[in-house]
Amino acid sequence: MSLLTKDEYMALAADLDMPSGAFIDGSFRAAQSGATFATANPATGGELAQVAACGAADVDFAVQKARDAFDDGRWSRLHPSERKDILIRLTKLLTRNARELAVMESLDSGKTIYDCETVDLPETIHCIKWHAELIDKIYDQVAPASDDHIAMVVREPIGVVGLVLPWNFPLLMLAWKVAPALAAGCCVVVKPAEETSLTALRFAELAMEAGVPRGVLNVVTGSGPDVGEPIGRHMDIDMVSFTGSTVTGKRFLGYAGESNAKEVVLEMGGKNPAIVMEDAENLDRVAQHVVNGAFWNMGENCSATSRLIVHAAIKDELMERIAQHTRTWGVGDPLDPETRVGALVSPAHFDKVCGYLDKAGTTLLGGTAKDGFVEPTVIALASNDDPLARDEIFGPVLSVIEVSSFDEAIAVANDTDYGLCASLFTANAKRAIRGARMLRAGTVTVNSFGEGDIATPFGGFKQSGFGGRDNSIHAHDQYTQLKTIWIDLSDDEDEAVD
Ligand SMILES: NC(=O)C1=CN([C@@H]2O[C@H](COP(=O)(O)OP(=O)(O)OC[C@H]3O[C@@H](n4cnc5c(N)ncnc54)[C@H](O)[C@@H]3O)[C@@H](O)[C@H]2O)C=CC1
Ligand code: BAL
Repeated sequence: MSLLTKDEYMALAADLDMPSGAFIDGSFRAAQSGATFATANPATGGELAQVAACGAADVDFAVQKARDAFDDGRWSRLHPSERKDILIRLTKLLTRNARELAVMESLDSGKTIYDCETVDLPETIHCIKWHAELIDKIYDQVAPASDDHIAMVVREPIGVVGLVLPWNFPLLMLAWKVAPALAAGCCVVVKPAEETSLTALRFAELAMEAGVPRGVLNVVTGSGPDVGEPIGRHMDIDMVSFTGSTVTGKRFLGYAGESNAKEVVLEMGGKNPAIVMEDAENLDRVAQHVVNGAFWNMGENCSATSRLIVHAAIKDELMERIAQHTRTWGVGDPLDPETRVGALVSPAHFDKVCGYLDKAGTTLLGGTAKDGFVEPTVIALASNDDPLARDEIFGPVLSVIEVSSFDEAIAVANDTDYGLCASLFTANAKRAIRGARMLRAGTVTVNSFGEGDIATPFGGFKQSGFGGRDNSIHAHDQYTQLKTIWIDLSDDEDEAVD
């Protein structure tokens, strides 16, 4: 789809119909308390809509509706190909409404319309399609057993699941979780981040239009303590899948332990290194990958390259090229299709990022921050112990650490509490493979930046992840549980049972 002009996007934005109530049991509803909160455009501060400020009573109601839907089998017991057809219909409705959703996403999150149109919407749709296509192609297993028995190992949907979402990719993270959950036959209670509730609500409405039965996909809006915690502690939710900060992710382990020992899958923060060795080829291309990794989505990305670990022998040349490419990343109005760096998601998050800029040592590039916008910034660090090298900043800030050997580079890269992603740039094949094995991260890219794609599992080592993976066929493991069915086939009914 070709992009529109800024004026055309602004006209679309002015005409958007914003959803407001929570979406429970197939319709929009006010919070039971009647409370609402404002969701604002981070680029202007202007209010976009009032959203239902739900609480524990609304979570209870949504869980009860999801449980009813799960138990009567209106979704879980549909023929797999029927579930597939409904989700494929959803992808068609999403495609038809992609432009409206892209504009809504950009307005609510500060993300650039360029990214919303070229990445978030296409990947959201592709993710739903990929998991839908899988539904009627997964087989169960028969285990080795004696001739007198058959031992079946089947996967069953885990039941009612809570999906607690972040604000950095509101629709795409919804898709990463809701697509395999619905594909598996689960019923879901989604809690979008309070900064970015709008597209999840519109998504739920389109899912209903596509034929997802009422009660199967519920969206409960509100704050972490008011909605996230009741989901985490709910006695009738079987599993929670969360993406967000490590601090909040760990809380879900506590909630589960103090309630019904529900299963918990956590996709948390990262402090992702890019190692560039002295033998890396095509430093201009390396620089493009590093700049893209660091500044794409304003650095509000769990897999963002936030530490550049560079060999001293090529540092000056690489930094020159990084500077050239960074200058092409224009900061500005997210609805201008030329903009590559939009607004940070909220004033609170802007203040957090600025706090790190204030503490920064030697700023090599950028450093300007104003009214919610932060210029792509590169900072030289003397040591990997600096808070800028240890904390997840989640802004367009790249720290640079110089090293003088391969082993030192790997040691610095692994010297972090996180372990989500890492990249390694080298022309030496043995080093590439050895390095990929030595790096303690869930995804290692060699001579590129990225997260793999929908077909590869995504999740972290150490404090970046817990309990499972998003994406790929492995995502289904989160939303299903194994059952053994052991059947006696012996025909001698008189034989003693021992
Ligand atoms: N891994 C990732 O993709 C993300 C990482 N972050 C990191 O987290 C930092 C803080 O951002 P936040 O929005 O505050 O992240 P957060 O982790 O607190 O929020 C993520 C989700 O958890 C919910 N939540 C918050 N507090 C909760 C609680 N006490 N109980 C249950 N649910 C709760 C939120 O409402 C939201 O839906 C960012 O600066 C960034 O470093 C934030 C968003 C995404
Ligand atoms: N990059 C997608 C996953 C995340 O940021 O949470």
